[in-house]
Amino acid sequence: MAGMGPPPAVADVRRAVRLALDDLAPGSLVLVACSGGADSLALAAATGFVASRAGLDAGLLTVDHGLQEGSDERAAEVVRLAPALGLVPAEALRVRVGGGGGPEAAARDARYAALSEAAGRLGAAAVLLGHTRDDQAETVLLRLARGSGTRSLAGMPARAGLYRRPLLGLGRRTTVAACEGLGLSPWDDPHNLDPRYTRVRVRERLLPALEEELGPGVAEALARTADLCRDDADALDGWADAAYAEAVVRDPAHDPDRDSDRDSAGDSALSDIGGGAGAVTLAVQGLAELPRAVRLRVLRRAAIAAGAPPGALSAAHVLQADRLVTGWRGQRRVEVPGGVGVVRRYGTLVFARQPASPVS
Ligand SMILES: Nc1ncnc2c1ncn2[C@@H]1O[C@H](COP(=O)(O)OP(=O)(O)OP(=O)(O)O)[C@@H](O)[C@H]1O
Repeated sequence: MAGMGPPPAVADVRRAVRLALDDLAPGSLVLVACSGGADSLALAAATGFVASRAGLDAGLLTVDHGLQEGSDERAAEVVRLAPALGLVPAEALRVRVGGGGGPEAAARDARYAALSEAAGRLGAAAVLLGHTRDDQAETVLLRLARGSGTRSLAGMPARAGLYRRPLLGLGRRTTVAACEGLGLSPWDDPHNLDPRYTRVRVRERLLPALEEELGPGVAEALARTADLCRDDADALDGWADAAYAEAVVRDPAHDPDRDSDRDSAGDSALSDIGGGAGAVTLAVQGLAELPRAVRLRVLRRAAIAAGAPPGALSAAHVLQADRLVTGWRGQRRVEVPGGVGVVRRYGTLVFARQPASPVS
């Protein structure tokens, strides 16, 4: 029986991993973040296989969140399995999960901090995560339901810094089958069935209901939406980068357009509204001509550059700042998070931390 290869699911996972690693120089170290679940276990096995043939070093990291009975023993089991998969070194990372932003977010923050620390310490060129197309679909559905822009609907990227997600094009069914095909028994996290978690309800109830009512292929379609949105978001962000660079006024005091707003306050007010450290000044004229999608991105960027925390800066804040461009009728300072204010003066928008002096 010539050409007897591995089971199709095993081959699919290996192919996906090979593609995700094909730019790494021989001798580079790749680490798999493995919880012991089907997705990351299939990923770990494929990575050990692919790496040895590609001249890469491959290791494994498993995080013990210390949140469930026996989590330390499970982490130790995953570590014990690693050498047989061709993964050396293998480490269990014990983390302390804080309380910020809900239990899921806190566990995730602690996990990524530990993974990044270990990757740095071991000199890894990449850390692989086992997110699949189904995880992507869940993410996109959640974000759609919350009301999101294209960047957010783009879901999880295949690469971000050190992190790579080789399995985004494969369904969970494939990772489960791959484990089966290799005789590996994945660990079933009881949290993955706990309906108190939003993500579990999306996975166990919402997506099956959508498939039931709309027909199969919803997860694939949502993942495709993410890919299309990513292209669009990349294009718009690129345009916004250029527009931002164009709009920034380096030295507001010498801007030739400074007197173009007849309704603005006298010259002396300029020093009161900043131009201090971190302040950002944009010329209004070019902004007004931009498509709204690009202009809102430019305004968002300016607010962040002036010190607004990205996580706290909502679309509503940016829209309010936009009214200073497109609906100008002498408004006062618009407040955005981080104590940053936006004022319109002399044909410019100034984003600054200092409070504006009252305009008479
Ligand atoms: N305990 C763990 N140890 C190591 N890696 C883990 C652990 N938990 C999750 N991961 C990694 O993260 C991937 C996604 O896991 P999961 O979907 O459970 O987490 P998540 O909270 O959705 O992650 P994310 O925050 O990245 O969306 C896994 O495939 C695995 O690569």
